[in-house]
Amino acid sequence: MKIEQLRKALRLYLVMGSPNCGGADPAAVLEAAIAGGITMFQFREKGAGALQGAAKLELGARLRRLCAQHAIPFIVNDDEGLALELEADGIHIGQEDTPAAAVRQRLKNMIVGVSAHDLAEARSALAEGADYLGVGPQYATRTKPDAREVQGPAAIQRIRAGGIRLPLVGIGGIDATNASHVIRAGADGVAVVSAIASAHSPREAAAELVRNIK
Ligand SMILES: Cc1ncc(COP(=O)(O)OP(=O)(O)O)c(N)n1
Ligand SMILES: Cc1nc(C(=O)O)sc1CCOP(=O)(O)O
Ligand SMILES: [Mg+2]
Repeated sequence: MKIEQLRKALRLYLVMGSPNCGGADPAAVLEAAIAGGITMFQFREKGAGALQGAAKLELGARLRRLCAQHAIPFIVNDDEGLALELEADGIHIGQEDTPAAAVRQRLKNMIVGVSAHDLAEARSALAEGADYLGVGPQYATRTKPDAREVQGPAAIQRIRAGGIRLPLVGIGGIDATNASHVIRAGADGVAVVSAIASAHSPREAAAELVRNIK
């Protein structure tokens, strides 16, 4: 995928697994979110009650098919083996995961997203071959108990001021009330979990986010 295409795909990035859906069918949540306007999806099956083994693979395959039907890039969180098995478009890795350079080397044709919390980590990710950055947490989040301390949109401004032009999304505590601040700080898009996956209407929640980041 070309860099300008990736910037557009990152505009409204849904990150989600079954523990984030409040008992609803994750495929129904994803389908509604696609109808509402999400532009990229990450399968992140993590946290209390997360599926394992064959059940995880089966859910991943259902979500992967849905994304393919709607031309939505499908990214897998953390797990290279799963990304290959599901023929994902890409993988997202963090600072505590397999080093980005090794993943880049092995998954030459996939999109590689890397979490960065500051300019130094953004520079390293760029040097290691990242295609995009996820910068967070922008705001307080209950979705990721091991998230770092809140960095705020200022972290994005510092990364842009440091000359990093890689496609970049903000993540963590983002919803329709604050998404525009993240974009104004220099992000190409926002990545959200609960603002869509836990919403009463994931379709309307996604559509409202789209309106707020225009
Ligand atoms: C788009 C995006 N940005 C950041 C993250 C966080 O990745 P990581 O720090 O590896 O934490 P986990 O998601 O693995 O718990 C992400 N997943 N997506
Ligand atoms: C998956 C993830 N990564 C983060 C980071 O800071 O890197 S915060 C986070 C959870 C985001 O969930 P919500 O949109 O519900 O706040
Ligand atoms: Mg990770």
